[in-house]
This record gives sequence, structure tokens and C-alpha cells, in this order.
Amino acid sequence: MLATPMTLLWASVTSSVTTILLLWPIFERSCPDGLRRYFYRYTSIITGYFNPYIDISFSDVSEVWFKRSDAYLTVETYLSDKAPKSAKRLKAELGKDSSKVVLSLDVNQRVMDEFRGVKIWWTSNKDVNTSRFAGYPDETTMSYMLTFHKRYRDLIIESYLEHVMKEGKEIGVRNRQRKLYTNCPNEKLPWYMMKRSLWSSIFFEHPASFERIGLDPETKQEIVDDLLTFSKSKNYYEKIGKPWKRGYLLYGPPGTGKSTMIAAMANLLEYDVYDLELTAVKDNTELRKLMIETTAKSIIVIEDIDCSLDLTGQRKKKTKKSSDDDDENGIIPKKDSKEEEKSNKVTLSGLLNVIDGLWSACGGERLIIFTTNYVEKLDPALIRKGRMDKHIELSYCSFEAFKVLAKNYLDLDEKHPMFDTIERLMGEAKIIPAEVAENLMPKSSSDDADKCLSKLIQALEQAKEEAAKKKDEEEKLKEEEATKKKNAGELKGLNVKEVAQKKENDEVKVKEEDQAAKWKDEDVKEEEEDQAAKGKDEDVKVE
Ligand SMILES: Nc1ncnc2c1ncn2[C@@H]1O[C@H](COP(=O)(O)OP(=O)(O)OP(=O)(O)O)[C@@H](O)[C@H]1O
Ligand SMILES: [Mg+2]
Repeated sequence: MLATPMTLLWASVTSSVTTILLLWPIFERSCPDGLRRYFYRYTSIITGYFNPYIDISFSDVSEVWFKRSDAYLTVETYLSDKAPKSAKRLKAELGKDSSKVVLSLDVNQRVMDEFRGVKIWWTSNKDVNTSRFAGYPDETTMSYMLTFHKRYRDLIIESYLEHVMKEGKEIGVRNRQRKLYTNCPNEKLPWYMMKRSLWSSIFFEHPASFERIGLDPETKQEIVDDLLTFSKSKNYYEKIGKPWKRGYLLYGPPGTGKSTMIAAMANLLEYDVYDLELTAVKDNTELRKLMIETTAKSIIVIEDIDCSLDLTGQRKKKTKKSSDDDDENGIIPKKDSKEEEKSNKVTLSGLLNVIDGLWSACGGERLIIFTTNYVEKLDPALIRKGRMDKHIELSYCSFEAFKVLAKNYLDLDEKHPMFDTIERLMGEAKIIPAEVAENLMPKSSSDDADKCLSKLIQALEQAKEEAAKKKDEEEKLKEEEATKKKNAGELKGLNVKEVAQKKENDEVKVKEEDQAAKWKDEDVKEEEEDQAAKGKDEDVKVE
């Protein structure tokens, strides 16, 4: 049989490949390092010339020690959504901020993705670099390799990469376990932690929800609508040129559900909570740093804002003189310079700046919430619309709010016979939701709905009595004050001479009264003595 040119070509290719495979280990071992590097470089250039595919590598090595690169982690999160659907070998880990098992691509595995009809491949690689120092372990780096046809270079670089980063971050936020952060004073941290985050955190696991909050249904619905509209308004805020943030002021007496509502808000929107303790913040600069470190999709809370700082004073930092002036006006207590230095340096203007100034724009999608028991104490600049966009008053328990709590605490769906009495009493007495909740909560297995409602009725009656007593006392006090004022007014109406005359008259009157009393005493005494003498004479006569 005659050999065709095709078979001849095939035979020569096979023999060349076999020869290369046989000689390769000898080349690897005997070739000097420099020459080998040259060889690799030029062969990759030559093969790259013919290879129509482009690779982009995402290594886990970052600029910061012990920290994996953000791009690598974002790709990993993005692939954790794709890989389980098609990869043959997966790696299971417990997510860093999550209680869920996260699946990712195992080493040397490949997964295909599609973007606008274009196919893209992701491969997971592990590279071991021999350590340059004897005795040190080899360095292992992980990377994801993105491969695509060079025809789609522009599409991948301009659009696909942005899509991966955006979606990866969104998946990360969705899968994360939400956290409750609090700021700790930096100087109290040990030296090796000084440069780390100013916030410390724990997992946020508050069970509050809007369904369980005792509040009038309309008010509740209004707040929920407001929050949901805000969370979907990214484009709208961009259009009107405002940072994507909203301020809420929650005010009302203690125990009316302000803190509970913040937890319900965080759960509704799936946001993290940053509980900012203003008294622990050193100065305005630290406040700004704290704000920069907060992430999007979060609620920044300052509880009891009226107690946190002296925010009722003027915005400017006070000089000695002006502070004296303020002291005279009773606005700010006077401090000596040392004390002033030690004291908190966060000023009202610093706070206004982070809420509403240029610094407020960092992050986006954030709620800033203030709570207070005394709204009237706050500087109007602090709570004006635009800073605190929505003011919510949480007040004493209404009957509608009570019904929500009764359903929540006692599973009372329908009207109970005792509800009428409770409704009447709630119209006559003020009671905070916290107290209602406390009375409705069964304390032992024998506490049924009737018993709990009776306790509540008792509490309401007591509150009513106390309110009546207080009212009486207040009226009495008012009357006394009115009499005092009247007397003072009478005195004021007279001129100096008349006042002197009145005083003299009063004194004369007092003297006359004293004299009259004295005379009366003397008359009585005389009468008694006469009587005694008369008695004695009669005795003598009888004898
Ligand atoms: N409106 C409400 N609905 C349901 N539970 C409530 C409500 N108000 C208060 N509570 C209950 O009372 C307790 C205290 O409420 P919360 O801490 O939210 O009050 P607050 O207004 O923040 O008080 P403070 O002003 O003292 O901080 C909570 O445990 C909560 O269960
Ligand atoms: Mg509170």
C-alpha cells in the first residue's frame, strides 16, 4: 500500500510530538534558569499570536497583608451563584459573615457563563510559588481565570466585568448575616488594633417586625411605605441630585417603642445597624472617619440625641468669652480650659456636616435616625426637614395599638369581653406600650388571657387615679402661684409712698391685733382671779 501525503504528514507530526515529550524532562532539568525563562516567554508569545482567546486573571493577593483581594472575593461570590448549577466539583465553606454554607468552584474546575449571548469561561487555579527563604513554607496563591474570545474584548472589558462586580456585591449583601456595629473609643484599643476599624460588631439578630409593633395601623403603613419607597429610589435620588439617604426623628416618652422600631426598620430593609455613641467620639474628625467606614444598606442610629451632647447651643466653637455669655443665659455650663480640653469635642456643626454636608454622600442607601424623649430640647437646625426628613411621634398606647399587642402577646384575634372596659380606660388614662406589653405577658403557666387582661385593667385604673391626683396637685399649685402673682401684682400697682403707707398700716394692724389679743388674755386672767377670790370669800363665809 502506497503512503499518501496525509499519512506521511500525520506520521511526522506524531514522531515530533513523541520526541518533544521524551526530551522535555531532560530540557527541564538541564536547561539553565535564564534560558528556560526566555524559552517560555517566546513560546507563549508565539502561541499567543495564534491563540484567539484572551485570559484575565483575578489573584487573591492584595496590597494589604493577610487580606484577600476584593476583586477575587467578589468574583468568588459571583461564581458561588453560577458554579452550583454546572460545575462538576465544588468546594463547600461556611461564609465569613453568614451562617449558610457557601459553594464555590474547586481548584482546576471550569464553569461557563453567558453574557448577552457571548460565552465566557471561568477557571479556578492554585499556584504554588517556591519560597525564596530556606525553611519558609511555599507560598500558595489562588486565582480565577476569565477566558473569552478576542472578538468580544470590548464587551467583556467595558460591560461584563462591571456586571460581575455589581452582581457579586449584591449577592454578597443578600447572603451576608447582618451586623450591629458600635463605635469604641480609639485610645482605649490596644496599640496593635489602633489602625483597625473604629467600629466593632456582633451579628444583628433582633426579632422585631412591623407586624408586631403596637401602633395605629395607618401610621404603621405610612412608615413602611416611606421606607420601601426610599429603598427603591436609587435612580430618583440620582435624578434630583441628592445623596441617597433619609433622616428619621423618633420622639416620644420612654418605653413607647423607639428602639424597637429601629430594629423593625433594619429587618424590613435588611440593613445593618450602626449604633453611634456620640459621647465616645473624640472630635469631629473621628466622627467623619466613623461615617466613612459605614457601608451602604445601613441605618446609623444616635439614641437619646438630647443627652448625647450639648447640641442646644450655637453652632460655632465657643471662645472663652462667648462661653461665659452662654453660661449667663443658662445654655452651657462653664468649664475651665483643662476640663474643656478633656470634654467631648464633637460640635453641632460637625454633626450637621456628617448628616447633611459633603461627607453625608459617601456610601449611599443609608438611614440616619435620631431618638429623643424631649424633642423640644433639640436645636431646630438639627431636626429641620432635609436633615431629619420624617418626624415620627411614638406616644402612649391607643386602643388600636393595644389590639396589636393583644394579638401578639395573647393570640387574641377577636374581641374579648374585657376589651370594652380597656377601650374606655385607655381614653381616660395614659399608659406606655411597654407597660401594656409587660401586663399582657403571661408570667406563669396558669396566667391565661383573662388574668393578663385583668392585670392590665388594674394598671389602667391605677394610672387613671395617679393622673387625677397629679391633676389636683397641679391645680393646687397653679392656684397658689396665681395668689402669689396677684399679691405681687397688687404691690406692683402701688407707688412707693403707697407701699410704705400700706406697710405701715399693715404693721399697725398687726400691732393692734397683738394688743387686742393681749388685752383679751389679761381680761381672761383678771376674770379668773376675781372668780378665784370670790370662791375664797364664800368659803370663809361658810366657815
Ligand atoms: N409600640 C410598641 N409595640 C410593641 N412593643 C413595644 C412598644 N413600645 C414598647 N414596647 C416594648 O417595650 C420595651 C421597651 O421598648 P423600647 O426600648 O423600644 O422603648 P423606647 O421608646 O426606645 O424607650 P427609651 O426612650 O427609654 O429608650 C420593648 O421590649 C418592647 O417590647
Ligand atoms: Mg430606646
